[in-house]
Amino acid sequence: MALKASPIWVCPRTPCSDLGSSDLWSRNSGSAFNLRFDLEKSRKWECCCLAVLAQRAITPVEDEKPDVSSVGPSWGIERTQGNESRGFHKDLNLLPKPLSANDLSSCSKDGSKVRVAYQGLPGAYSEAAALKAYPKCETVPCDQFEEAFKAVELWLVDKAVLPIENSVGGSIHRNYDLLLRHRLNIVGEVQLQVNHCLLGLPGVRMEEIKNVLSHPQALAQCDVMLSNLGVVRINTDDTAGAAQMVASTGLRDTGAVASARAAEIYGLDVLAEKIQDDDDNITRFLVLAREHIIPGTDRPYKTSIVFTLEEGAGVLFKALAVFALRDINLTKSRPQKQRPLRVVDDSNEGSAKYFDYMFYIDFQASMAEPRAQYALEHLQEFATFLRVLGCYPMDTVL
Ligand SMILES: O=C(O)C(=O)C[C@]1(C(=O)O)C=C[C@@H](O)C=C1
Repeated sequence: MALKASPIWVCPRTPCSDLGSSDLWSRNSGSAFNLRFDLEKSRKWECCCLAVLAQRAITPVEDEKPDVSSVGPSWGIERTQGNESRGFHKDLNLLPKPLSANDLSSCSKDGSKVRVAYQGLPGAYSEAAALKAYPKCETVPCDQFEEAFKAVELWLVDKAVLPIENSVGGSIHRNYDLLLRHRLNIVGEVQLQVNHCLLGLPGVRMEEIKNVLSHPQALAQCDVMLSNLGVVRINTDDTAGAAQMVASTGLRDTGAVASARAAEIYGLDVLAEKIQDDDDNITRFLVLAREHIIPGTDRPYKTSIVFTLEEGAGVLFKALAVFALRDINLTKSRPQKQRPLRVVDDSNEGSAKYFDYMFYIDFQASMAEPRAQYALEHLQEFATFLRVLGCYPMDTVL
């Protein structure tokens, strides 16, 4: 004998993956009810469909058509006579699919559903970094770094991947500033081997090149080669943008420093490869997201923080000692003179703060480790400002 569920209100919307019970939705095709719905499970899955309010779990095995005569305000469920269900009078598949918890945390392991913003055009190194982090992601080009931050904040994309430092050129100051101005979390890092090429229009010879366009970091990374060529350097927003400009202007005396992939995309010739001064030209990118990740200890983690100190002799020594005492390796530390800088503080509102020096530190430990927690507690005793920018798995594969 089947238990009767009454009243049962069901979500008016199309199949909700969170429910885990496609049976619940079988009525969409007009077939019989088969409600094997487990209220406990629905709580666990935290379904976003508010409408699922089954008062009892039922298992009508033999009787596949529970009594729906008392179904409440109907969202497409027709009141029926007796046990007869005539199904929906509307095709509920046409209704928009509700966002589920899965959609919000957005992703399968390979990143197939993730939208990732980066600064530049297709073929930029930042795009390659995004694809390294999420091989099947949808990459979303942005004009400037700040647009990539905003795209995440406005939920237009799930993540942003932005360069933060290069082994030759050093820190990318703009992104350090933006990290403070915005409230995104660092959830990952990507180390990318950057091999620059000199690109030109098809058929052009290297000797014909008089001007070279590229991102200032890329031009700086190829200083020796460009000095030897004696060319005029012209800054662009990104390397792929430089390649696109060469292609679209059609200037035979103008080249671009960019990737081999950019050459392919914009139909240019590679005039010279690996033109960077240092063979080991590595750029480190940060992956930013609205939510932070739960730190683990299953693999090497890094934590990035920023803090300020009172003026005074020995205070920086004291600050660094909180890590040294606990045998925590610093992978990067960077003082930056800032005055003034608008910082988003813990109240989550932008407020003007006037700091002399901001100290950025990356240390090799997870916030899940007591030694990291104690170190920060210790630092907090005398830091005038402290923010954890993120704790994330280290990228150990080049
Ligand atoms: O212009 C690009 O292709 C970028 O991705 C930017 C950028 C940078 O900002 O450092 C990234 C990697 C290279 O170091 C050169 C340029």
